Amino acid sequence: MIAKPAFDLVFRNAVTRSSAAAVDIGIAGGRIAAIAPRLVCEAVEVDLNGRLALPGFVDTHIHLDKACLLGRCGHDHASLSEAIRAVSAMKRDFTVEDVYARGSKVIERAITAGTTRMRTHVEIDPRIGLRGFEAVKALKRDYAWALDLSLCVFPQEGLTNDPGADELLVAALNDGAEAVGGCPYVDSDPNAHIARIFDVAQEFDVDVDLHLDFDLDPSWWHMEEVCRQTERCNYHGRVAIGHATKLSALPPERLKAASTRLAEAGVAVTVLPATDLYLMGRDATHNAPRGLTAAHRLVADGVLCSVATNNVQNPFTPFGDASLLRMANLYANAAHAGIGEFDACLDLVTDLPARLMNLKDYGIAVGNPADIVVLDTDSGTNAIAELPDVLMGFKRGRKTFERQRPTLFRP
Ligand SMILES: O=c1cc[nH]c(=O)[nH]1
Repeated sequence: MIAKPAFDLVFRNAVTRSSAAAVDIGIAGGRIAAIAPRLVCEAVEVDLNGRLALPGFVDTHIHLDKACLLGRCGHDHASLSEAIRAVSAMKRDFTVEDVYARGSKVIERAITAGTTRMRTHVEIDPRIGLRGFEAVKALKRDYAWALDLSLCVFPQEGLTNDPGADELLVAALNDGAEAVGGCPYVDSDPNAHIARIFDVAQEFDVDVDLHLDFDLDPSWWHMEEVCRQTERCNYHGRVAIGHATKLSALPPERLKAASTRLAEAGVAVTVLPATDLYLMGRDATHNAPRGLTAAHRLVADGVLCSVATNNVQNPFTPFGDASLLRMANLYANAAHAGIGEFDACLDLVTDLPARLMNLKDYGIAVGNPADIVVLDTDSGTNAIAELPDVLMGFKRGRKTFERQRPTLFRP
């Protein structure tokens, strides 16, 4: 007698993005153990009935430490510098408990919206000290059952111009931060800021993820310096720049040259639609530029890109529900993506951000952790078009949430 394979759980009739027809997915020990058209096995069964299974959304750029601040500051900030100033004033009063409470609210929204991996940027400077970092470290520990949280520390208010920021950054990296970021455009010496971030990254062997080129004037930028430092440090594939809205202001031939440069240096771009659309082009009285870099077109030119959440309900962005599916839909809409490009827009919140974060075990494939979320639709294209409900999620084979389909009460 041939023994039936034993799984802890089997998903029946799952549509995945790589299978032409529905498949069964067998889970054992928290990992994907088998994928086949029909698994004959003994296991708890979840029948997806032809619904789309994804390995979860990957958010490469969110700010948990300064989320959900609107009740505290009203909202009359109309520029990037006003937003930075407003948070700067508030963060002196942030406590570990306060950052934890606001961050957990956003993480729980993200989990139930299908996010399974996330990189949060955390401000480190003499005003907040390491309190924000302590809080997100606790969030990482307490939500590990549902989401892998990675911490990228950065000096939001400058490095060379902010005495004490460097030492605190190094302290956070000594205490487990997994990536280092920066914000050269606020520094009195942007190139020194960039060089120091790369030196620190090399010293701690961590990836770099910068806030960069966040305006619509393409007559100057820091992108070339970042590419140069990436090459100097041999950091191809380990560097990302967030916003890069200047790219949206380039005519096609200059954009092509910029994408060739980014691709050859191995520098990735993260587009943050909610904030980019909200903060850019505000001084225009009509025909306002949207300031949104067309990530899916850069991908077609060989640049690794992601679309991410950035800020949630704070002076940088007064909206937000931490749903990356909604963000990809917003992106597709604002970037004039055609229906034939919707799948590429879904890539921007799934496979591509996983590559940007150098995650080696992401995807619905045998051997990977059983991170699976189920969407109430049947294809990647329809996921972007319909904004379906995310019905349930699993982390390492354990169910983390479930959403009931709405019931209509007909008369
Ligand atoms: O959009 C932005 C820019 C800088 N810092 C942020 O937190 N958000």
